[in-house]
Amino acid sequence: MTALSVQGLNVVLGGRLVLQDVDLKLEAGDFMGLIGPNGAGKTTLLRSALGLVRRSSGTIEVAGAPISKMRQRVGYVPQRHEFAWDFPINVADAVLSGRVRRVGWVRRAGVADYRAVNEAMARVGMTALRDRPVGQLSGGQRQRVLVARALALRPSVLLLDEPFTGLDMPTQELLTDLFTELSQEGQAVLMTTHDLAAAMHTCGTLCLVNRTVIATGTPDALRDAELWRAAFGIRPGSPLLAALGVN
Ligand SMILES: Nc1ncnc2c1ncn2[C@@H]1O[C@H](COP(=O)(O)OP(=O)(O)OP(=O)(O)O)[C@@H](O)[C@H]1O
Repeated sequence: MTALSVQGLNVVLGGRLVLQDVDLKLEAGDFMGLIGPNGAGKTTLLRSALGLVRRSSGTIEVAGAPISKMRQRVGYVPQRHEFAWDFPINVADAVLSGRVRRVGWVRRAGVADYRAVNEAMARVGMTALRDRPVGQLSGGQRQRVLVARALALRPSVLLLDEPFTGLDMPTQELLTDLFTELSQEGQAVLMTTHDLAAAMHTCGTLCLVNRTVIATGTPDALRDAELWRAAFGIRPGSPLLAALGVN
């Protein structure tokens, strides 16, 4: 099943064309890395898939229906600094806050909501810390809370915005394993990252973007240096290309 379909997306921000004719498709179980330089439009693309960005043109569908009707089916893990960690709530309540788009601000959370929250916390290994104020968590624990918060929605597609930034190797490995497992269970995962080597290693597909999609394919299919130069504007013979094993 197609979890996310973006077609002919154009986005103008501050008078500039930030995304141009973007096409992207994620099937259930895909783990796609969204790769591109700073300012390429990766976050804008994720926010568009959340229905938060005004489109100049193009369509976005989640599980076969327009995004306007499917916002509650998109799980979003923002960059860690975007969450208000000084807000006086504990882990369980932070995860529950991810259900707001389903629960609404008016209705009280019910049994299904608490079940989803408990499952999501267990999934990321945070059950034992459920009563801990979020302000007291380490960076890795915070990242796991954000993932649980997105999973609590039981999303059709999980969007991850640079989830590894500032995390140590064991935590990166733990999260990579979690994202891989989720995709193997059928969860569609779209992740932006600047860790190109890790993306080459772990993602089933990569999408190279720089305002528009330069190329999409398996890491093996993207070993043409020209594609990476087009995406990143780097010089021929750059050590980055060698490090990535592209030629
Ligand atoms: N609200 C806004 N108003 C005007 N311009 C914006 C706005 N948000 C983003 N932009 C611009 O859109 C472009 C794409 O930004 P975006 O954050 O999507 O890039 P990115 O690929 O996620 O970058 P990074 O890797 O640095 O996070 C940038 O040039 C940015 O300055």
